[in-house]
Amino acid sequence: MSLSNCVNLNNSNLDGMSSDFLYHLNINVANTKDTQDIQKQFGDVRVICMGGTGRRMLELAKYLRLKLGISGEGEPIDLCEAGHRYTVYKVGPVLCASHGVGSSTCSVVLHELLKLVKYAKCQDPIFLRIGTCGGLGVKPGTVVVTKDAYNGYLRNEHEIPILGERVVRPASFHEQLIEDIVKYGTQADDGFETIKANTMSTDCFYEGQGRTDGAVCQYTEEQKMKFLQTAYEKGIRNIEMEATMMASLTLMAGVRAGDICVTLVNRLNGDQVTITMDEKHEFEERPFLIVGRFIKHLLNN
Ligand SMILES: O=P(O)(O)O[C@H]1O[C@H](CO)[C@@H](O)[C@H]1O
Ligand SMILES: O=c1cc[nH]c(=O)[nH]1
Repeated sequence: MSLSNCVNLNNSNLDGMSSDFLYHLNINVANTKDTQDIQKQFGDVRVICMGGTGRRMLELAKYLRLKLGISGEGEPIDLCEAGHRYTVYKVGPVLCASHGVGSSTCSVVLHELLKLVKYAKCQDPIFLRIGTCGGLGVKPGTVVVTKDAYNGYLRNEHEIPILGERVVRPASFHEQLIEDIVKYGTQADDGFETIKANTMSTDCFYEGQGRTDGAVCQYTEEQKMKFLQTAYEKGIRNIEMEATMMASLTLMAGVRAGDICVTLVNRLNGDQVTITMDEKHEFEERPFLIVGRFIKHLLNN
């Protein structure tokens, strides 16, 4: 097997570690120089799907099993249950992992999954976030594939304090990958729209996203609308909480990634997410259709 497309992470310290415990996943890499066990279990992984909730990831695992014609009986097994933090299902060459709400919980599991695919010597793995979001001037139920990720300052970058310093990193997703994914949404007649657009990613669902219905709010409705309008003018059509982190970390790690989210509310019309749980469930499955087609094509070529 050629290892030319293996993941090379941006951390030379890893080369000096003889073992590595992926703590939140409860996966022990006992010998980093001989990872045959890990390669046997995860070496075939081509796509890592991530989303906020364990339930969505279970539904996605079941959907992909059918879509990709992968055999298996009963419920998919949560491989990381013993870690008590995240759920991870494996369906053939696809992992489906939950990440919780926001960049901080998502970055923890993303770091560990990136190390997992490195130790497993996966070939050119693709990371996809399959999420929900608020929409900006688009009909609820629209699927948005992120191009550039903007932070809460409306800057196309990821900002993070590291060693007491403000570190700023680029936050764009892989252009060709995005085009490929969008194609599987726009070419089909699914009864909803799929668009490519910019995404605002915030550290707070309420004030960070300009809501006036949080526990605290110190701005007016007019100031909020002005902010949302400015975001709209930057080509931003959806708002969620992981895109800048995910884009920047995957860029740094040299792997391709995408973010595909369905809008639950049009924020130009209000702040509250009022759709029923049944509607939410139906909306949540919309990105599955697009990602399912994309993965099927990827695996057949
Ligand atoms: O639906 P998920 O994937 O959790 O994503 C969105 O929903 C959460 C907020 O409700 C945030 O994590 C946001 O990014
Ligand atoms: O408005 C919304 C809806 C879902 N997720 C978000 O982050 N924001």
